[in-house]
Amino acid sequence: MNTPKILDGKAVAAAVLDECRAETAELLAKGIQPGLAVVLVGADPASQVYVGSKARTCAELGFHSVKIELPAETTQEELLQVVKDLNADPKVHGILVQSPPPKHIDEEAIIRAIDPRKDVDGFHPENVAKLVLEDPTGFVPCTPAGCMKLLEVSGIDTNGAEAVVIGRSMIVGKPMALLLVAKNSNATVTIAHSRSKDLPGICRRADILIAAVGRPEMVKADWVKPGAVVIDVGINRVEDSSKKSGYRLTGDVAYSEVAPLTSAITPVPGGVGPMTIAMLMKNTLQAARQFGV
Ligand SMILES: Nc1nc(=O)c2c([nH]1)NC[C@@H]1CN(c3ccc(C(=O)N[C@@H](CCC(=O)O)C(=O)O)cc3)C=[N+]21
Repeated sequence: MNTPKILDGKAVAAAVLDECRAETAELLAKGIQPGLAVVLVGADPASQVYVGSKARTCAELGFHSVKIELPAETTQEELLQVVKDLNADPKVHGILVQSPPPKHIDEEAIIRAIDPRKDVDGFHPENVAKLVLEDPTGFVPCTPAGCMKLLEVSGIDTNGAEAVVIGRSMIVGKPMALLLVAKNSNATVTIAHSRSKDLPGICRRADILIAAVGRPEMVKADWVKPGAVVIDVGINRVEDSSKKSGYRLTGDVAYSEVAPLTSAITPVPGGVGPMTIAMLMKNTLQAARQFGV
């Protein structure tokens, strides 16, 4: 037992946003106002919270901010047209279509319709390729970028470390693994998932364990090597009648039993979530800068 270092995503995100503010001022002086458009289809309550917080952060930084909220019945063609209009809008440098869209929408086709130069989520195949190639002109998906930033500023050395990523999504797991194995990080990476044989045993090998499965409190104490660093990407709403909202947020890690074993761990909320938004702002600045040249 020891006292783990709590990786304070809220504080690190605030520092990243301070950097963004300075860079925004520089761009404004050159006559460029960074612009971000966020598109939400349907009224999922969690998505509404995230989209609201993205728009608020844009406003704080002095970005041009467009929030497009469309009804759940929006057709594929209508949504494609919205994306095309944003592609053509010179005031918009970044476009984000909130995931997941309603079931009748072909998300892959929507992502491919976004101009890759405006794809600040880093989901377009061109940006996925640039991530694999370690080409810095591409956009790195915000959540894994935020996890890497948190490790970096916390002084956690990934060089030669055993990293295990639980989850293989295109949004978090796969890009996370690519960032950890990249030449500026040099971790040894295992991508595990719900079908992995002996998942607890694989996780116990990890010096750095990244949980990105979306299952509340799945990672238990006996999955974690003493002294490991644990990054909890999960943001799950679970029913809690003692809360006014009727729910509480919990990660993919059983925090109270796991934290005492770790050398460092991210809380939920206040860990990876705020970092995601900060990195989105950074990506939007990158897009604005790359359009300005
Ligand atoms: N195209 C797309 N891009 C995304 O980046 C994207 C997405 N779709 N769909 C949903 C996920 C989720 N996501 C979060 C961002 C911030 C918090 C965040 O700030 N969370 C706070 C708590 C917020 C709360 O109270 O609910 C925290 O963890 O402290 C959470 C989740 C971005 N996502």
